Amino acid sequence: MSSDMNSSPPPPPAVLSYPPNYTFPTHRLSRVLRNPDKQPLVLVACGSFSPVTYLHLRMFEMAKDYVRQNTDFEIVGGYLSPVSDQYKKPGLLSAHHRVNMCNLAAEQTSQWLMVDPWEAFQSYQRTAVVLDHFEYEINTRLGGIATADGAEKKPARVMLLAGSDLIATMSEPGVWSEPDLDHILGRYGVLIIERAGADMDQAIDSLARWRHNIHLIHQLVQNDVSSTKVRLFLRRGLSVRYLLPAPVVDYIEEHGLYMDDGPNASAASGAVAAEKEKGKEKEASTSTAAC
Ligand SMILES: Nc1ncnc2c1ncn2[C@@H]1O[C@H](COP(=O)(O)OP(=O)(O)OP(=O)(O)O)[C@@H](O)[C@H]1O
Ligand SMILES: NC(=O)c1ccc[n+]([C@@H]2O[C@H](COP(=O)(O)O)[C@@H](O)[C@H]2O)c1
Repeated sequence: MSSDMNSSPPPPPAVLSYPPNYTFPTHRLSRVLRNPDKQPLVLVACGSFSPVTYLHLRMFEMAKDYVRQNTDFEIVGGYLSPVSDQYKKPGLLSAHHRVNMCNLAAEQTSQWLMVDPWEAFQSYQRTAVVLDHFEYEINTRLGGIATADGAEKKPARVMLLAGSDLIATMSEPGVWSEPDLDHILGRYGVLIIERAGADMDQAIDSLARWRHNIHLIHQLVQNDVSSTKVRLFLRRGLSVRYLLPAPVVDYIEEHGLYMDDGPNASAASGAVAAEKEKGKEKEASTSTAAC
């Protein structure tokens, strides 16, 4: 796609609302494609990140290997997009702290990851809308990604990066709307990272019509770190070092985070989420008791 450099980009679609003083982070976005035969790809991981763990970061590295070995895409950017406080999931710390921790993790342990605070600092935004926001910022506002000779700009493909547990919820009634699933999986696509306890084949069983846009990435090293377990360890005064990047552990200690159940632990944030959290805690609790 070529862009007219002299005209200003069209305004964002009305569905996109903006937090105050927001700027889209581009400091690590590759604006030039290394291989002109490839299609630029931007990875977006949506989630709570309460707190961000090494496994969240590892998802991007696994995706990078997969994309290089199996596709015609070239990754030009990777973004963590922490969910809004209005998601009200049990254990969800304030967006302020979650975004700070994600920033520490991205800036201090990676050369290419970025954190986009767009959804964190405003009302709850559905994942389909979050992906539209990336599409607008990268392909409409920035005009896409330039080829090395600067002759043209190619539109980047935006793709969701998610664990198989999140994808499994796409088959649960009432969690995702059909038009949103079609928008996310039909238009953008998803890279799914295998997660212990969430069978990948089962997770995509009912998503067969979008199979061409669904990429499955198997774990080669089993690791079932979750934010729930980390929160549980912290409440019990156990060490979380080497489960999270060191600057994030230091930040948690410095601010005394996750010492109690937190404001949303028993709030009416939705019985399903609360039940799920209880289940996860029970599971995590059993495994720590066994240690
Ligand atoms: N160990 C893991 N393996 C694969 N995917 C993971 C892993 N941990 C998190 N993810 C994925 O990262 C994304 C963001 O996850 P989220 O912030 O909800 O972390 P979580 O550990 O599942 O949190 P919680 O324990 O609070 O539910 C989701 O797509 C989730 O599937
Ligand atoms: N309908 C939707 O758009 C929808 C449904 C469920 C979860 N999600 C997203 O998936 C992520 C889930 O994160 P958790 O795994 O922490 O619950 C969040 O970013 C949330 O916004 C989106």
